Amino acid sequence: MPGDPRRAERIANLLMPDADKVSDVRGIGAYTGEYNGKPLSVMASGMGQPSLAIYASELFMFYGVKRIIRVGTCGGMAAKVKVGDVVVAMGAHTDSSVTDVVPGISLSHTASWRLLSAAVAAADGDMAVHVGPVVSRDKFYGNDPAQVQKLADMGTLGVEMETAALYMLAAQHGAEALTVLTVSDHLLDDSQNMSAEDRELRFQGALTLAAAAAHC
Ligand SMILES: O=P(O)(O)O[C@H]1O[C@H](CO)[C@@H](O)[C@H]1O
Ligand SMILES: O=c1cc[nH]c(=O)[nH]1
Repeated sequence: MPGDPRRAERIANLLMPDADKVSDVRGIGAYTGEYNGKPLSVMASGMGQPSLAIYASELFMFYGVKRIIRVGTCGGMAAKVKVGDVVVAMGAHTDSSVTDVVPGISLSHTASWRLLSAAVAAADGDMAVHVGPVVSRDKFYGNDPAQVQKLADMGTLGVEMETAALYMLAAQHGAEALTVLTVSDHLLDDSQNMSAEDRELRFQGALTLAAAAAHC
């Protein structure tokens, strides 16, 4: 489940050239087929936690989905994270109220250990893979630089816009979830930022890890 519908189409074509397109509502193509002899579906979430929450909730509640793996992009935050690296989100901080489902408690939004360990095990030595927390924001623009620095100082690897809601929903529905991200730009150093085309095309490393986790 990438954010971008065009990335979803590319992923489906790569993993399941014979997949059926089973929905195209709102331009979110959904592809269902088999990968390595087992059922797999690929569809986008759109951008942001409210959008992802609609699709993920319906997949868990009405379609019997047990696992969702997000294959997304993020902005790098930690200095050690470089553009083009892969980030596996062990947990997700958030500024969103979408995930406030237990009154009075700030929940920890965490990945499925089974999926996370299978993804990390699939990384080959040539791949720069970082495992740790990300932050899922409701706003793309207008990050406070002091807050960005504090989050980076606390080991936050990257910023994106969906994972906390995905992990919360998986917990709510007794399902499993994981996010694997390609670093498309860096908040503390914008000199290597990817072009819009590269954001759409450079996901092979993240996809390799996600595909290994899909049927672990
Ligand atoms: O590339 P995707 O998966 O869409 O992820 C990131 O890109 C979008 C913002 O440009 C947000 O959805 C953010 O989470
Ligand atoms: O949400 C996102 C995704 C990529 N890069 C960012 O800076 N933010």
